[in-house]
Amino acid sequence: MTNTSDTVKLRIGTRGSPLAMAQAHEVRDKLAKAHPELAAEGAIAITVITTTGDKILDRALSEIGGKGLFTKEIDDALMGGEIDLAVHSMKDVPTVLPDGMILPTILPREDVRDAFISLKYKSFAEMPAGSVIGSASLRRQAMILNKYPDLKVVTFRGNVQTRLRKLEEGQVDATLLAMAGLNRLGRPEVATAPISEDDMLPAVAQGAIGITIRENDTQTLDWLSALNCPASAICVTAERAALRALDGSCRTPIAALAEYLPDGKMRLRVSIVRPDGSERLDTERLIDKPDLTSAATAGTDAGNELKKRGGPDFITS
Ligand SMILES: NCc1[nH]cc(CCC(=O)O)c1CC(=O)O
Repeated sequence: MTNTSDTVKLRIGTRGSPLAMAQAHEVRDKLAKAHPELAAEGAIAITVITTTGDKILDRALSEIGGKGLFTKEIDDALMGGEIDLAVHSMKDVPTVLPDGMILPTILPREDVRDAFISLKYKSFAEMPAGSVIGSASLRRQAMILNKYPDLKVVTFRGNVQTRLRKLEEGQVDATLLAMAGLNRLGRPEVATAPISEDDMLPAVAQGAIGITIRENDTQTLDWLSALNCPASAICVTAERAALRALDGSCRTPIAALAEYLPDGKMRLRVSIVRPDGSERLDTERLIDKPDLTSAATAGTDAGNELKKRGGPDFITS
């Protein structure tokens, strides 16, 4: 047996889901490739941490409530020194980080779109009135009801395998998952078709992976510097600033997407939808010279605009 305390130089914390593990392995491999001192067998350890979101599988996340359902226990392990960095789907990371924690790294972003998955239909447009779509995401539920008021949505959680089984059993006629997750799991064929972001605006930071560390950990910060994707970080910053301004409770469906245009400018789109789909508010910002500062300013501004237009009733309903 190897004496791990001698050989381990860096400890990565992650959730144990297949997607989370794939993301942690991606980070481990990139670090090993960038730094010879981390390339030796066993130099990077991966610690699996179970979060509240992993334990509660029978309810919609919005019903459990609270922020950081997929991050709290990992944050505690990081700040307690049990791990040195944590790999997260940025979609699950609250906009305000715990004291003493920083987010220095965003990996190159994957496909931002949602995937439509059905054994019977090719798209929402083909589905007859009354067809049932399973999703645990309030944003997806609200967006579907907003565009297709004749469809039905039911709460539906589970990993890819569980969802496919439920589709086969006919419990629902279709479900949705992030394309990014399917791609990272090596299962893009599970998607019947990606849904254009014009038809369904993605969740804030969908498809982005972020890495958190302790703010005083200069060694890990140094190792990570090679992994950050500045363009992805700027997009995620704009979207998260909008989310933070909206102060979204889990019950307010919010969607946002920042993307580079061919001319180098950035377009940020933000939407809020009533959970029953009855009303949707959209706004947009064009950022001439996108950087972390201009992205944050534009996101905050867009979020504040929607907050004002929606009023307290919209934001908490
Ligand atoms: N809350 C679960 C979650 N967090 C991140 C992803 C997908 C991967 C990503 O957006 O990076 C998923 C599953 C899904 O929405 O299908």
